[in-house]
Amino acid sequence: MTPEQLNAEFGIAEHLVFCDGPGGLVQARLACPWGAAVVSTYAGQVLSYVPAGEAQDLLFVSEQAAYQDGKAIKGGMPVCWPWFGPDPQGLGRPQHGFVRNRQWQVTGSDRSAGGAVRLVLAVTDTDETRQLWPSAFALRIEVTLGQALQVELITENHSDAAVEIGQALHTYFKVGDVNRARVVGLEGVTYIDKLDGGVEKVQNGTVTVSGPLDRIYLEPGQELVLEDPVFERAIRIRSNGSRSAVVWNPWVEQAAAMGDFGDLEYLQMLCVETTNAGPDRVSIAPGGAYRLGVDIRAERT
Ligand SMILES: O=P(O)(O)OC[C@H]1O[C@H](O)[C@H](O)[C@@H](O)[C@@H]1O
Repeated sequence: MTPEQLNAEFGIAEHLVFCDGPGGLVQARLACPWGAAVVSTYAGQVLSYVPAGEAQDLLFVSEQAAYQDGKAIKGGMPVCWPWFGPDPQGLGRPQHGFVRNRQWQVTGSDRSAGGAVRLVLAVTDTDETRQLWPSAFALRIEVTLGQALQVELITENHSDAAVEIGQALHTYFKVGDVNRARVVGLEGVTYIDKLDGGVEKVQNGTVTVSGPLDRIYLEPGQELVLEDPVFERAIRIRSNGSRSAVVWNPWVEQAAAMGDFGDLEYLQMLCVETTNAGPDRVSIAPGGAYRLGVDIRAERT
């Protein structure tokens, strides 16, 4: 649908407006008294969240990001689904599943009496998705902009067998200087170190970044805090439906190797992801549904 058609059907004056974004991909711009957000209808991906009074976006998007059908947009909050990371069956299917690089449909919008604005996007199975993954499904993302940004990813299993999925709200947070940022809430938590052959280690103290990092934390607390002394803020990340969290920074070499990421941009971002990753997988009964969610807010420090 064109932005004009979407505005006629789902737009909310001054609060939800659809427009053409980079690469001609349609974006939704949400605004409420507590902040503003941008959501790409392509990939069902939040690209920006700026709470009122914050000078800096909470989300990082690469200057080199591709906005092109079939490609993933590097930054914001990509949706990894129905698997996280490499193809779990080794069949050569794309990393992080197949919904972060396709168009989603707008299926709903509303504004609550309290003033929060909500946008709903969805993907359902087609002949093409069934080639990649045989199950019938409806996947929905609900983005609610209010006093915080709340994102929920809802999987409905429409097939007549149970399905097992992995997934992530793969959030790229923007930081003033990753060398000075730290993640609080993972102290003493066991993690799988993907950069050290997948061995399990225990987090000693808060998470700081001084080199490449790619870790799946198992059974983390519900709330993590990303402290950023440069931007003088703390980002509170509250997840639900998740029993793992991924922390990732590509650092120098991986940054240089990625075509859609600037060589020095690793200094300005840190991924703290709300996941069902590694051994944290979710089984959904026939006709059942599962919700994975995250709530993000910033505090001045
Ligand atoms: O480059 P992408 O396919 O978007 O993946 C980016 C990163 O996503 C996650 O954080 C994984 O744990 C990393 O292993 C991966 O490098």
